[in-house]
Amino acid sequence: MALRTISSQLAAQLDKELMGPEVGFTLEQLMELAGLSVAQAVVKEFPYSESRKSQVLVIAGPGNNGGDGLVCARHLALSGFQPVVYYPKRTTKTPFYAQLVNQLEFFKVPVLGAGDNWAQYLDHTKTLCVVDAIFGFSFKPPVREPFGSILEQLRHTQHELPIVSVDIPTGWDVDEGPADSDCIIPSVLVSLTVPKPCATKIDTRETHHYVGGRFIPRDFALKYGFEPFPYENLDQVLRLH
Ligand SMILES: NC(=O)C1=CN([C@@H]2O[C@H](COP(=O)(O)OP(=O)(O)OC[C@H]3O[C@@H](n4cnc5c(N)ncnc54)[C@H](OP(=O)(O)O)[C@@H]3O)[C@@H](O)[C@H]2O)[C@H](O)CC1
Ligand SMILES: [K+]
Repeated sequence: MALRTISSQLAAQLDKELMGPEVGFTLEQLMELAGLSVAQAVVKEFPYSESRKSQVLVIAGPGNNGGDGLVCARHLALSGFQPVVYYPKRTTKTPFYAQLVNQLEFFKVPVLGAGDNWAQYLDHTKTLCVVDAIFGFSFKPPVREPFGSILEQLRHTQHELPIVSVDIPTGWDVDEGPADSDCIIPSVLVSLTVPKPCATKIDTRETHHYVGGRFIPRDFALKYGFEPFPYENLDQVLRLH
């Protein structure tokens, strides 16, 4: 069956409606569910075991994709993993992001900033995977620094250190897919609410694809032109392929 997708423009409109006056979700609610979904995908792909490494590097960007990453790190800590967050460009637009960082400190999760030696965690003998929560559906190429250099480093380690991308593989055009051969290739993609067109460009032999962000009813999905996804029980993610 063809993959159900919606464009970046429609995804932004869907988000706006969910958080608009009629539906009334808050960003905080949706982000909590989005971050929980990503954590659940990580747990499904790399089950926690006391006898193996459990360090996860979460790289958080300046927008809501980054916020999903901050939430994901907290849920990973709750699940026994040892997340380390690299958050080089902190958002001061709302106090909410600072609260998410406080919560991570409450869980004793290290949050590194610009100038810290984050690259030491790109060591596959110690780190299980990298969560790419840098940019989501509002990314507009070309990538600006410091994120270009970060992506370059991830490209060098991705064959040994798998990347789990949140919603969009960072650096890919949301509607067109990988802009050039220098783009990162995630081992796992967790599309939120519904995949965006770039998800049709993944090679399913190298990237496992999940959908998560389970927060809309059937009629709302149909209004935006896609069939709802058949999640099981209270699962927050569904593996598509
Ligand atoms: N319904 C849902 O599925 C939900 C999804 N969520 C997540 O939210 C993101 C979309 O979040 P948004 O804040 O709109 O945008 P991004 O996080 O993708 O990126 C915005 C920031 O990125 C900067 N940016 C954009 N392009 C570049 C670039 N080329 N180089 C450097 N920086 C860039 C941008 O900066 P500006 O200066 O351009 O403003 C922003 O700071 C979605 O994908 C999901 O992951 C929500 O959690 C809730 C529900
Ligand atoms: K991402």
